[in-house]
Amino acid sequence: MQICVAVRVRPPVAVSQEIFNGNYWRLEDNHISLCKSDGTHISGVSYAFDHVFDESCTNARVYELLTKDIIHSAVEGFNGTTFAYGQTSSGKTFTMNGSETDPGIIHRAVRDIFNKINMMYDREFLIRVSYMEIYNEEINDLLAVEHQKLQIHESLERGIFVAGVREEIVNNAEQVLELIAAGEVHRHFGETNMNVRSSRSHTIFRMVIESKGKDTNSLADYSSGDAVRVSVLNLVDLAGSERIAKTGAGGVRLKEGKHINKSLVALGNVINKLSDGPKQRGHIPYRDSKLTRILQPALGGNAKTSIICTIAPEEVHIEETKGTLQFASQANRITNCAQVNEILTDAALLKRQKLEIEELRRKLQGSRAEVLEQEILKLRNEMLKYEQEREKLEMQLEEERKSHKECDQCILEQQMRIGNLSNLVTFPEFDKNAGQEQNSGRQCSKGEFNDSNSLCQEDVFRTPFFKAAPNALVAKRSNNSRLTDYSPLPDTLSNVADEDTWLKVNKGYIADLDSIQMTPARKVQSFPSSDINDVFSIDNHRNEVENLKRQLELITEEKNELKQLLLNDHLMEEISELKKEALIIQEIPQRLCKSVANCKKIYKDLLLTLESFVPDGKSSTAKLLSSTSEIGIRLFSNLESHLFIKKDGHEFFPRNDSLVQEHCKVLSESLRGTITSLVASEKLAIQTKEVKSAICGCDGKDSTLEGESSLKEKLNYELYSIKEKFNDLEKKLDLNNQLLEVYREKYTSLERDLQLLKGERDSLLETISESSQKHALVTQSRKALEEQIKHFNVAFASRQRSFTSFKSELK
Ligand SMILES: Nc1ncnc2c1ncn2[C@@H]1O[C@H](COP(=O)(O)OP(=O)(O)OP(=O)(O)O)[C@@H](O)[C@H]1O
Repeated sequence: MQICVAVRVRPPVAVSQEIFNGNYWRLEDNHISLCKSDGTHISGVSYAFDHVFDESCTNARVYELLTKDIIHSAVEGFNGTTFAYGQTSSGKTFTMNGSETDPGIIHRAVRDIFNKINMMYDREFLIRVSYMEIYNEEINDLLAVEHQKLQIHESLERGIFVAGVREEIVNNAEQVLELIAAGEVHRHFGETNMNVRSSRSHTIFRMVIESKGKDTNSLADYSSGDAVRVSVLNLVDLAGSERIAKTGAGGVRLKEGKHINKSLVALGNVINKLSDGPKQRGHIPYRDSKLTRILQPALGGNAKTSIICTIAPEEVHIEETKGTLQFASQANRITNCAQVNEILTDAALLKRQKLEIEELRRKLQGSRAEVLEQEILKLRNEMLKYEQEREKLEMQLEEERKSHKECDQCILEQQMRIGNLSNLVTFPEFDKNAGQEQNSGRQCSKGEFNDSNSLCQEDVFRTPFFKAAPNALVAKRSNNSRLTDYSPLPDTLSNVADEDTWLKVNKGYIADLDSIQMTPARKVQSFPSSDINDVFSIDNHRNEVENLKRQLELITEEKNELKQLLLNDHLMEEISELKKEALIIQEIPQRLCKSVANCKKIYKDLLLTLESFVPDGKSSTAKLLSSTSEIGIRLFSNLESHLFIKKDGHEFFPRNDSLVQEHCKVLSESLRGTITSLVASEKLAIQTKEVKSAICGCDGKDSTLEGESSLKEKLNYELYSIKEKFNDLEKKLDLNNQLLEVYREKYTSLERDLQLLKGERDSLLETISESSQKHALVTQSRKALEEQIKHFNVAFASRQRSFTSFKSELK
């Protein structure tokens, strides 16, 4: 069918009344021709159109004759386009928009559409409107000013469309007219010499009309093939072509005028090409301008189109009117191929909306599919994050476990050292058990240990005053056995027969995390679970992860502190110093023993010498020697018993020094008694000698008496040297007592250090125990968390399945 073209002559405007010299254009029926001033026709300038409207014609009539059919067709599913074309100030806007007393085509079309729709009881409609302008070859949305410079796209389903333009769904004419009024505010107008309110842009008011039969209201009906009619109605008010000389445009107006003319030339070219007929058409330059691109369906395509060519009656505009009429004449020859647009796909908004409404209804009925889908997506993201966090946590745990093992190893070594030290300085305990140990031969029984490398070989420090506890290793092993306090031994190993072997293999400690490591943490198991709350407890998981992380950080800090503490060289230095002191102390009694042995030897030599001078064992001198010898032997025996030396000479056993002093007193008394008796016997001998000399009258130069005198001198000398030796021994005893005092002080100091070390060790053990407990808690939490993850995964999988089945149901 051909494009419907009408010519409308506007009344002469007031400005031009003065220059209006009568009618040059004669209108007869649907013909318009140019006449001379005398009324004669000018040949060649006569045109015939579908309608020719004179200046008295109203918009109502124009609409009725030119546009109404197109509007009605649009309601029935045909695309329709009506546009006004003409020079500036010829009445295009007046025709399209009208006035208050005579509404224009758009206004009438809108009302007519809704009237028509309201009369079509068998169909339901969905109408959406948009309003845009092409200003300086840019498309702007008049209903949404922020939408500027929109682009034209084309698709199979929607055809040619402006992307991003706002489309308002409307229910009545008033709503549409309000939107148009709002859009008019943003439209570009400008004053020129030709028109005080000249349109500076092409405006396109578009209505998309979708309809379907009212009985097809179910989803099943759509799928059975009932179509939705979708038609597009364009009501276009073009900007007017203008001669710059006439409009006097400059600056912005000049630029606008150029764009307007350029696009109108492109429109003319398209019309010109299309007027050649289908066979001669060739390439149609629709893409030369945005105007022709948007109007493409209306020009030679699937649309019913009508063109109103407005002309100005004034003589001065004859040339422009001629051009308009030529344009109209060409357009009049264009044939379109209009057909009802029936759409079976989801492209129809009405159909989409119907589906959406159905979906919403279903959602409202409780399926909440979209909500669930969003939740699933959200959960999936959360799960991903959680997985990453868990991986990080696992790495931290692995590091923590390593450091824990190192720390335990270190603690074990320190414990061994502390144990050795404790055994070294447990003097009082040993003193109580000394007799028992002596009775048992001071040897370790085979049952207690049989390791040749053990510490029980009593030669670790070689200190006579200290004896390493024979059950040192047993005690150590016992300590290791008690490691359960801070080192969680597996239950299965608590009954291990060969604990040494186990200790060697496991270095004294097996963390429970070893077993955790074997756990397939990421394996999703198909536990039957329908607790949907688990799915939504991701926040709890995160909180737990955070808690675990915090706990791990705390444990890591504690471990670091422990490591620093345990690896502190201070302890080692203390032990080293104690060893040195022990060695020094070790040398003192050795020297003492040597001195006593030397003294004893000298004493014996002396006695032998004296005895050689006294052959007669019954004499008083012999008795004196015997007594002195007895005293000396007892003295050395006491000293030796005080300084007990083992057979191998490596260990000393101190006795109570008060007892020694007592013995010394007794010996001193005994020695004094002997000396007193010797002195008394000497006096007696002198008196006897004096009595004899008085009786015999001798001068005392008897050879026998001389011999006794020299013997006495010798004895006196020997006695004096014994006294000297005795004094030396007493001095050495004092020295020994002083050394013992010094040693006692040192022992007290060592005991203090030991107590400190013990306290330190206890605190370390407590810390380790706490750390182990925390470790166990972390492990437990981690296991619980893994369980929750499993449940979560199961629930998630279940939800996914239900969602998949829901989607398939939807399809
Ligand atoms: N048929 C008509 N009856 C009465 N007045 C009219 C008619 N046509 C146009 N006019 C008046 O003529 C003047 C110019 O008309 P209009 O603005 O519609 O021209 P236009 O073609 O849209 O111009 P432009 O291209 O510059 O926008 C207006 O004042 C308008 O009211």
